[in-house]
Amino acid sequence: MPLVVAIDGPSGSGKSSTARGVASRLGLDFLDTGAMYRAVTWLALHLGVDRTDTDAVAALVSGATFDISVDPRSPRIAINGHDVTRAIREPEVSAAVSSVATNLAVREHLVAEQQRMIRAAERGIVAEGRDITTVVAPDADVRVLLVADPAARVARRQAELGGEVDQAAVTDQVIRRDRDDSTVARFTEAAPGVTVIDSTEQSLAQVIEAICALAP
Ligand SMILES: Nc1ncnc2c1ncn2[C@@H]1O[C@H](COP(=O)(O)OP(=O)(O)O)[C@@H](O)[C@H]1O
Ligand SMILES: Nc1ccn([C@H]2C[C@H](O)[C@@H](COP(=O)(O)OP(=O)(O)O)O2)c(=O)n1
Repeated sequence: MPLVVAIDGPSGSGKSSTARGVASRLGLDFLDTGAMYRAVTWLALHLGVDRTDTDAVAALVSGATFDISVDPRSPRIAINGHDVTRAIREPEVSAAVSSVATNLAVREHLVAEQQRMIRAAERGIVAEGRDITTVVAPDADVRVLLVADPAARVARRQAELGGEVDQAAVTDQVIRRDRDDSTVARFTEAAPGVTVIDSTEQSLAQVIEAICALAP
């Protein structure tokens, strides 16, 4: 059976960079499930669909087609033919994504899509998000909850976005979003059998090493 590595954690804990590193090192595919929630949010904004209208957003996602590159060296995502790899990182999408991620019909649809992609990964896969260790792939060979202190997570996101971004906006993106997201996915404490790794005082290379060491 191909190896499946599941990584969950709050915003800025290092999931995407760590998961990409682990996938590259072990020769596995890489799936950023947050990018899928972001892509649906982008589409709703693009089409002017009210994100709080749960039925309208659910209809949008059930008719959507994704085209996702699972190569950890060049992850890309397109929805309905639009390449949104860059656009989904814009602040408008970050600010709105929780309203889409807390839509239970959207979650059901995307979880099924993610499970299909994991099953199709012949060389194995590293999948990261908020509910991978618990809902999407609870039987994964390696299950990790990646955490870091809130101050470190805000500082990392701020550094990533560049000097001139507003501290309050970044704090909202990280802390408020985690609070909203944690109403639908349990990623603040580890489920039984999940290894907790705290990246606050560890370099990216150290965290990648620690996760690779858990692989059978
Ligand atoms: N262990 C680490 N130490 C320092 N910075 C890190 C570490 N892991 C990730 N980063 C940096 O923190 C930022 C957020 O990481 P990212 O992987 O996007 O987190 P997440 O996917 O959990 O939101 C990125 O700029 C990344 O390079
Ligand atoms: N499996 C997942 C992945 C992401 N989400 C939600 C949580 C976030 O608000 C958005 C975007 O996730 P993403 O991992 O890109 O967010 P970060 O900015 O890296 O924290 O989607 C989720 O509910 N379930």
